[in-house]
Amino acid sequence: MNDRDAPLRWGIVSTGAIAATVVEDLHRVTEIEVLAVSSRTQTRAEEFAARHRIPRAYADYRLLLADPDVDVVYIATPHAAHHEVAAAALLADKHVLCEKAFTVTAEQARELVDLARERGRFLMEAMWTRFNPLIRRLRDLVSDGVIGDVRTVSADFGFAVPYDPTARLWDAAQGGGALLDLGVYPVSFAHMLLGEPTGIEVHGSLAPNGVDAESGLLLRYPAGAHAMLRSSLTASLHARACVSGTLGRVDLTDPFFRPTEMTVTVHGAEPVVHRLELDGAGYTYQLREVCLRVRAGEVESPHQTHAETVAVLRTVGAALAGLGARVG
Ligand SMILES: NC(=O)C1=CN([C@@H]2O[C@H](COP(=O)(O)OP(=O)(O)OC[C@H]3O[C@@H](n4cnc5c(N)ncnc54)[C@H](OP(=O)(O)O)[C@@H]3O)[C@@H](O)[C@H]2O)C=CC1
Ligand SMILES: O=C1CO[C@H](CO)[C@@H](O)[C@@H]1O
Repeated sequence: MNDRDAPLRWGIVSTGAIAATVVEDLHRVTEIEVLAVSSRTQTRAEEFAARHRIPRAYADYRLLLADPDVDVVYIATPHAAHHEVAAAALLADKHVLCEKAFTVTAEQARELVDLARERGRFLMEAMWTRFNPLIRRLRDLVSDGVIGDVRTVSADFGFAVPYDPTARLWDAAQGGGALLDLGVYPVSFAHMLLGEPTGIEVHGSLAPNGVDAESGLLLRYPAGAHAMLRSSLTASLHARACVSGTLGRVDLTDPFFRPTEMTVTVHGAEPVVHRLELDGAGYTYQLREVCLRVRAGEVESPHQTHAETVAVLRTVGAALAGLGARVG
């Protein structure tokens, strides 16, 4: 086996909920060896390592970054810690996959992108939806003109979480609020199909600590095209999405950010249903993409570009400003 065929060695920063799910998908990908995990305590790192078959456990992410055998770092801390950890990882010459919301502000995202390009390291927001095979097919059929010109996109994601200002989803210090955690999926979906909006209207409410609790967004595009997006931590919403064009429409079942069924209805024809049997929990597609791009020496993925990550956070930031929400 030459170096190009050797598995890429990954380190995971965090022992939280999503890290525990994604680690099992990491184990499913043959190009990956899960080498290390870090926590803020040695005990949690060792427990996670033992539970998920990881040979090295560190009590601080800086120790993981100092491990010369780690090639790629997966960052799964709360959003507010993403910028610090990702910057340190890039400075340690690691490739980085960083959870959504990539950072708390567009400015922070821009800084990371500049750093990755300067260091010649791969960097990507873990917007796993983009790599789901049904979403790839949706993009292809839209660009092939199957549903004509896209005029409107709708997408929602929300569930009721009891208010607790110390919990990750509500805590301002951890980047809490509905838009950064949940709304980032509908916003990214609209950007994927229509690009960055020319204007935004927003209506919603704030939690007692000032983070956004719920909102409806109307993204405006040239010639009347638009997206209607909702996110909520106070009410349960269907997580469905619909893309409507002049010749037909595409419906994605709940949850649209990890679809397993997509219906394409072209005017005058019978609806066509596309189904997907998920590989693992659905994260493997993005993990393979990271390996592919790292091996090719690329700094970004064409399916989730740096520019799009920054633009999505600009839209989220404009919506938060429109709501008067507290950020961080
Ligand atoms: N792609 C997806 O489907 C999902 C993505 N996410 C994203 O993943 C991230 C984490 O979410 P989730 O796993 O639910 O959160 P959790 O609170 O469950 O886990 C976060 C972990 O990060 C570590 N941590 C906490 N605070 C800090 C800090 N200040 N600095 C460094 N590490 C810290 C902790 O691990 P330790 O105590 O060991 O240090 C903690 O367990 C969020 O950005 C979220 O948006 C979340 C769910 C699903
Ligand atoms: O990204 C996410 C996907 O879904 C989860 C809930 O089902 C969210 O909490 C999360 O942040």
